[in-house]
Amino acid sequence: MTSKTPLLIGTRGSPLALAQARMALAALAERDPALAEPGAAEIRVIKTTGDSIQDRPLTEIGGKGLFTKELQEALYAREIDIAVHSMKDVATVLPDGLRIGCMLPREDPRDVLLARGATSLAGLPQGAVVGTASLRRAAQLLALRPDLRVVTLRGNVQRRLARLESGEIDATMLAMAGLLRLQMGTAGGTPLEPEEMLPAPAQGAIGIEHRADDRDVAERLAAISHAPTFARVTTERAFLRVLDGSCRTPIAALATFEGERLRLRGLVAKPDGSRVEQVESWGAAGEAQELGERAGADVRARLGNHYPSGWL
Ligand SMILES: NCc1[nH]cc(CCC(=O)O)c1CC(=O)O
Repeated sequence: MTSKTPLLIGTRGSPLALAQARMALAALAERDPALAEPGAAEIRVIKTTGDSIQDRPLTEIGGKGLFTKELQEALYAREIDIAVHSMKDVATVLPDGLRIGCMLPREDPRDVLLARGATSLAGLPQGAVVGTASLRRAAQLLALRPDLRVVTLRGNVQRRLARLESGEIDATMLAMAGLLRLQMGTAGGTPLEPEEMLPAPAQGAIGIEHRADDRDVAERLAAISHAPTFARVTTERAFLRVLDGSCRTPIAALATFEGERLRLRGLVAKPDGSRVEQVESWGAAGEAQELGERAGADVRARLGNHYPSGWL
């Protein structure tokens, strides 16, 4: 399967995004070694809105797909053939004509706690300042430790670590997957178990998006897609889709395989951590989407008519 024109791979320009784009290319080239030849594939960096605005919380900038919109436009415009995404950043409803053709094997989905002098949430000093821009992390943190002070902290891994180093914040949390892919190990931090800090839906998963009518690319992607990851992420995203009133709602979800069965743990919280609704639900591998939808509907019913508008 050789192609005369290069396969154009779109990605954001952050070190993590570039590492993920290279992983995607490596996976494709493992199946079709011709892609490793010079000129057979090209990684193109596309700047997204989320990359341009670094000084404000994403919830304030508003809108979904801040890290994906420009990549999707480049797909439509045929400037790229595939777009490599952190699935965590991909809106639950895809634009017409685009689809996720593959997911790479998932990395560790947990969050890592990085703190000066503490290795657990319980071990953080009274009133410690925690930097995060994630409503999900902040809400779960405050539910456990209402004494902590959460301040908004965005930016790439290096920037966040520098704030910790300088003493501006006492702790922060990052996705373990990002650290591992940047070859940083756990960066001196401690992974948090899902019981304590449930990850974001799709955390640790890389997805590849393409034009639905591009048969050659669809075939390449289907051949390398990791089915267990696809099922888990499909479950988590279905849960999110049913529940997501806006991106201002803290929502977490993690699906895992326990033998042949899919287990979904999910939660919705108030941003200040004063209420946390949890759900656990099981299903067959073949009904990933139904499992997520069922669990989402279950939580929605419990939250009642006030969700999401009267919830915040
Ligand atoms: N919110 C941005 C983002 N999107 C994906 C990752 C990490 C990689 C992943 O979850 O696959 C991160 C950084 C972080 O949350 O620490």
